[in-house]
Order: sequence, then C-alpha cells, then structure tokens
Amino acid sequence: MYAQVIVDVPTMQTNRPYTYRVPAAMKEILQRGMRVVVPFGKGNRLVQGFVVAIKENAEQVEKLKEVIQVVEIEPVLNEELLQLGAWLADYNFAFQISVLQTMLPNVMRAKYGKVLRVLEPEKLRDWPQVALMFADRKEVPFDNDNVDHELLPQLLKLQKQNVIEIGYLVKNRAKVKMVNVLKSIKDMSFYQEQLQKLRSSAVKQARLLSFLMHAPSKFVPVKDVIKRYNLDYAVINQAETKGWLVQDQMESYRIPKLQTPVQPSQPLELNAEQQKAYDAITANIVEPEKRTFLLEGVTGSGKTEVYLQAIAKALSIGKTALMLVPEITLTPQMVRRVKSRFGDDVAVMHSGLSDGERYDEWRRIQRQEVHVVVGARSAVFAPLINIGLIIIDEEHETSYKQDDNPRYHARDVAQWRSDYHNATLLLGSATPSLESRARAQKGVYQLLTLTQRATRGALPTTEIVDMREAIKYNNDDVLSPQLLTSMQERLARQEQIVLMLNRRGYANFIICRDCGYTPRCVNCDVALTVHKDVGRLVCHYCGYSETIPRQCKICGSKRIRQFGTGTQKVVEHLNEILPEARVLRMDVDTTRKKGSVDKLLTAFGDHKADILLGTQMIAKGLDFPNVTLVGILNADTTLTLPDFRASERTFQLLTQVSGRAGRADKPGNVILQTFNPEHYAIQLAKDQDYEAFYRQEMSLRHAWRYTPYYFTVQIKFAHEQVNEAAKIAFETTNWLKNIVDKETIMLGPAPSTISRIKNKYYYRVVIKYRYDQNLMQALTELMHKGQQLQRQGVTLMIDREPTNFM
Ligand SMILES: Nc1ncnc2c1ncn2[C@@H]1O[C@H](COP(=O)(O)OP(=O)(O)OP(=O)(O)O)[C@@H](O)[C@H]1O
Ligand SMILES: [Zn+2]
Ligand SMILES: [Zn+2]
Repeated sequence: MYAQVIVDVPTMQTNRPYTYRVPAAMKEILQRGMRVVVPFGKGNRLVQGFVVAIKENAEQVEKLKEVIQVVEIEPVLNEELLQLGAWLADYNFAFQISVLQTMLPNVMRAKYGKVLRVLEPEKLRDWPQVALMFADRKEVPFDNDNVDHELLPQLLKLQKQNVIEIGYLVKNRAKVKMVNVLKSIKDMSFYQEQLQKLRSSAVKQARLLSFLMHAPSKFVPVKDVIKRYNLDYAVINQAETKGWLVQDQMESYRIPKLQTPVQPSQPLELNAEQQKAYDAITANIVEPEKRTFLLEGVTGSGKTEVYLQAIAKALSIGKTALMLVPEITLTPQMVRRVKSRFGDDVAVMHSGLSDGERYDEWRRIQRQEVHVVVGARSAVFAPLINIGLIIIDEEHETSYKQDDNPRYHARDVAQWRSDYHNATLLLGSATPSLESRARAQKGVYQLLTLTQRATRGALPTTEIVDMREAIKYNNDDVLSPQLLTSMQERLARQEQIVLMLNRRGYANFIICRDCGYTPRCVNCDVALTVHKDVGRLVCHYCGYSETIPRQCKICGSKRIRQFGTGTQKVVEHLNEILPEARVLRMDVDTTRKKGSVDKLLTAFGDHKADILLGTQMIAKGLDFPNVTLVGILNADTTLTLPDFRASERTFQLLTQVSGRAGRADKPGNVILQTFNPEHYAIQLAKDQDYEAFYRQEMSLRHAWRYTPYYFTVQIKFAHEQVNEAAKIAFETTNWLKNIVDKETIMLGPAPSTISRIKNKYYYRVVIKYRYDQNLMQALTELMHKGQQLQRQGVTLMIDREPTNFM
C-alpha cells in the first residue's frame, strides 16, 4: 500500500504529491485526509504532509521511503475539503500545501525542530565541553540560540566522525486541555453510613459526602466541586483511597467567552419585506435549487433578523449553517446575537481567539457537536457537514479576500461549498459589491430587497460640509463649525455620537485644501500615489509618473499637501474643545488586546462615554439606539486610494457609517466633511441611494473597462535589487504579451507604493481580460516557475481579482 502525500516544504512549492510506502502497522489506520510525518530530500529531514490518496500500486517501489508516523488517528480533512483544496489551489494559482494548511487552525501547522543525538557516548569522553553539554542525555534540542557558538566546530567534527548526528523533529503544537474529574460510585445509603461514622471535626469530609450523596453519576470537574463546597485536593484524594469516588482526566474545551453573559432572545415578528425575503430563502433551503440570493437591505433594515430565522429553518430540517462576518468590529456584537438565539449550538472562529480556543472550536465542529458556525474569512473552511445555508454578511467587505498566500476570496469558497452541499448561499449588504449586484442584474443571483428600516424609523439625514469653506472660517481641518455645533446639541441632550476618522489610503496621496483636487492617472483614472523616495507621483497600474507638484494644477493654491491626523491627536483636540465630553477611542492600537473590542463597545453601549471615535472599523454593524449623530471627519481618503474601486469603497464606507445613526426611535443625523462635495460617491452616499450609485459606477466601469465588465489579475515581483525587480517584471510582461488574447489589456509594470517592504522592491502588472484561456494557462505555468525564480531571489505573487493596489 502506498500513500500520496502533499509535503510541507516551502522551497519545494509544487502541487505534485510524493509517493511513500505505508508500513504494515499503519495499513489499517491510514486514510485520505490524515496528517503524516515523512522523510524528505537527501538528508531525510522529517516533514509533515497531508495524505491525498492511497493506492495499491506504485512505480519504482524500491526507491520509495516510508511514512514515519501518523499525526492523529482521524483524518483532519474530509473528502469535501480535500476536493475544495485541489480546486482552490488551481483557481488561485496557489500551492496545495498552503491551501490545506489555511483550512486548519493555526496551531495544527507543524513546528519543526532539530536535536543533537549521541551515537557513540563513550567517544565523547575526549570532548569534555561537548560531554558537558549533553550531561548524560542522549538527545538535546539544537537551534541557533541554545548552542554555544564556540562549540560549533567541535560539533561539526563529531558529526563527521559519526559520533553524533543531527535529528529532525516535527512538533505538534496543538494541545488538548485536560482537567481532573471525579464521579460518585456508591449509592446514597453507603454515603449516609459513612457520614454517621465521621468524627464531628471532619467538616470537609462531611461536606464532600453530602455532595456525593446527591451527585449525578457522571464525571464533574474536581475544581468545581472544590470551589462549590469549599474543599481541598487532600480531601478528594483521601476519599478516592477510601473508595468513595473515582478520579480521572477528561478533555475540556476552551470556549471563547464574551465580556458579559449572553441573554437568550426570541425571533422577532418579521415585517412584510423581511417575510418576503425569508420565504424565498427558506423555500430554497427546504427544496434546494442551488440558488444564490443577494439580500440588498438599507442599514438597519433587519437583515440580521432574516439571517437568524433562516438559520433556524436550516436547523429545523436537520441541516447546519455557516455565517461569515467581516473581521474585528462586527464579530463580538454579531456573535452575541447569534449565541442569544442558538446558545451552545454555535462555534465561533475569528482572529480574536487564542490558539487553544480556535483549536477547540474547530474540534467541536469537526466532531459535529455544533450546527452553527459564525466567523470571519477563514471560517469558510469550517468542517461542517450537511450544510443547508451559508451566509456572507456585508458581502462587499474587502476583508473576505485574503491578501496573503493563498489569495482566496471567501465568496468563491462559499459558492463552491454551497454547490457541493446543494446549500443556499445568501449574500447580504446595504451596499453590495458591483460584481454581486451585476450578477443579480443578470439573474445569476436572485435579488431580494429591504427598503425600509425595521424599526420603522427613517434613515438619517445627512449634511455635507464643504471643508474648503470650513477651513477658511476657523482654520481647523478636524472639526467644522457645523459638526461642532451638532455635537454640542447631542451632548446637552445626553445622546451619543460616533466620529469616524477614515485612515484608509492615508498619507499616500495629496489633496488641495482650496479646491479638493487630487492628481489622477491620465491612462487609468486612479489616484496617483506619493513616492517620496523618488519625489514623484506614480500610477500603480501603468507606471505613469509626474513630479510632486508644489502648486495646485487647477486653482494654483500652494496648500496642496499630504493629509495627516491620527486618532490620538483628534482625541486631544476634542478634549480641548469639548472638555465635558467623555471620549472612547477605537483603532488598531486600542483594540490589540484580546476582548478589547467587546469591552469598548459594551462600555459605549452602557453610555460610559459620549463619543466613540474610531477608524473605519466602527463603520459596520454597530447597533446603538442612543447614537443620533455620526460625524465623518474626512470622507476623502478612500476616494484617493490607488484603486479603480475607490469610489465604490467610499460610497460603501460612508453609507455604512451613516447607518449607525438614529437606529431606534430617535432620529439620526450625519455630518460628512469633505474637500470633494460634488463627487457622485459622496452625493449619493448622502441619500444612501445605492441603486443610483450602482448605475453611475457601472457606466464608468464600462467606459474605463474595469470589473465587472473585465476580470483582473495582478502579478507582483519582489527583489532586493530594484533593477532585478524591474527586469523580471518587464521580461514576464513581454512574454505574456505574446501569449494573451488580443482583447486582454496589460497595464504596467509599475512600482508599488511602499516600494520597499521588508527590504525588497516591488513591481506589479495589472491585467484586464474578459475570457482568456491562454492567459490562465500562462499564469499556471508562471506559478510553477516560482521555485526557479525564488533561487534568483525573486518573489512572485499572482493575485486573482486583487483588492489591494497599495
Ligand atoms: N421585524 C422586526 N421588528 C422589530 N425590530 C426589528 C425587526 N427586525 C430587526 N429589528 C431591529 O432593528 C434593528 C436593526 O436590525 P439589524 O441590525 O438586523 O439590521 P441590519 O440590516 O443587519 O443592519 P446593518 O446592515 O445596518 O448592520 C435591530 O435593533 C433589530 O433588533
Ligand atoms: Zn486647488
Ligand atoms: Zn495609470
């Protein structure tokens, strides 16, 4: 019997599995989807791998090595996930090993180590220093930190003489948490008898006996018993020797906790629009026709309530449900809402969990102990079986696209899995991505709309403040007089305020403070990016560049410069102007610690602060009834992203954050500060008019030939030497130009923003295409050249439908 294994060797990036012999002892247990340890390469270094196939025959069997060890006795990847992995690697020009690893909790990634092993102990006598290091041990850990560098030459010599050898280890970091448990084993009368025999001073034993008398006949954690009855370990151990109880060890799950307990909730009565959406979705859950739904509902329209009731429907017919939410902010509030409905039947997966929690939640899913999973991007790989419904909330969010290898989009994975399970896929947003909305237009998705707020309240009214004027008035480019007055009103009324400082794209662009002008590329219509090192503005798509202007091209003003205030500065500013207001700050710095988002939001919900100031992470999902004013300090930063989706991002962000105001009975207002008050994305966000935005943006995308009319791929090259990076980028582009379809458009190569990340220079090519099989083949070929390029010091990245052009 032979196993085909995808090995974990970063430098051997290949999608070809290696064949290993299966030793007799493993024949019964080895299965597809298991992790194994195998020797690899000339040195027979031990590496971890995934068994992707098992065969009865193989070629050149005499040369084959043997599987050394199985990591666990059950497969970690089931049939579905193995198939998904193969497809995903192909589709995203990624390597299978990185895809397979991405599907599992981080701790399941093997850690490698080395050891020094003594082969002939008696020969060490002549080497006292080395002997001292071993100190009678057969094996010592060997890494660069723990071995004295002066000893290295001696060790090398001994290795050559075969006195010692270097051994390789594969360490399993995934640890199961065990707790001590106890169980009563006798009947009531036995314990009563014991109780009568006790001396009156033996109070602890008496307390234990009274517990044992009524204890359920199952194992309970020793710690709980000790705490509850005020006992100690000595008493428990003594009782065990007396035969009163038995002790054992049991696995205990580390279940992620929220700041405050979750209160159970009941389904709300749906309004007519919600009901209509619910009926369409659940009909498909019960009798699936492989439908994808796009639920387009204004902010506060009660999309979440529809999700929850649809999940309940899936559960009621014995299916499971998977719900994806964007990373960070949304997670605690959303997790709370889902848990309040489905209690312990919910597993949670997001980056805020500890490794142990993540691993345990994963195992609860794997063991089919839960039926609902809520989580961020990577939860899309949750090993649920029998899925009836997959929901992607805020489906337009860029965090669903992984920016690292493998560069997958959770939406694509969800689509694949829903096809596999014949499950319903539900995409929801107040501002759907143009791709999804266009698919609904074509009838690929079924469009469902919620046009009213669920609480019957109106959408907030928005006032656009022209900062070009405001700045003339008081020279304060943080708070306009209009925003300040509105804030004072709310503070007087004890209402709350959300302020957003948009840091997306920040500091990489220039803007004229007098007319709002930002230089854009003449070929690509995207904002030019500041490259300080060369003193130029550069287009990230085609490489067009011009010098950084000192004067505005449009109005001649000299106040054309980079933008820049941080949240900390704004807090200081607020404290100065509005000393009575209590401010909470939410940004990457204040949310780094585990549970901090939940804590901050709980405090704000309890009105322990008047103002919540945050970056774009506060834009989504927040549902606070007392918030009646939203202030957007700088609407423009997203508009100047070097990205053809800049307007879309701006519209989405502004609409989302505006939607935080006036969600309950009190009406809401939004004040939107901008240097570009006439821009259509800003004008349409004012009225939260998604449909109008969609139409206008589609016509521009058509004119400039961007998504969804064209697909895009980005190729990036990195090298320590700028010339080398440019050279390989140009060579590859020229090679591709001869292969691709004539309708395909190649932009670039162009240098990236932060052209030097980790001491490397980056060059990129952006390709726009409609249907180009040649291009796809060429990219696959290019990916397989990656290994060879790596040897030349070139890092290659192929990114399908990129969302990051920084
Ligand atoms: N049928 C209903 N009857 C009464 N209240 C409802 C109903 N549905 C939802 N709500 C309430 O309306 C508010 C907004 O709902 P929800 O948060 O689900 O909207 P949403 O569309 O998901 O919002 P957003 O996209 O802005 O985050 C919530 O407080 C929710 O409890
Ligand atoms: Zn100007
Ligand atoms: Zn350009």
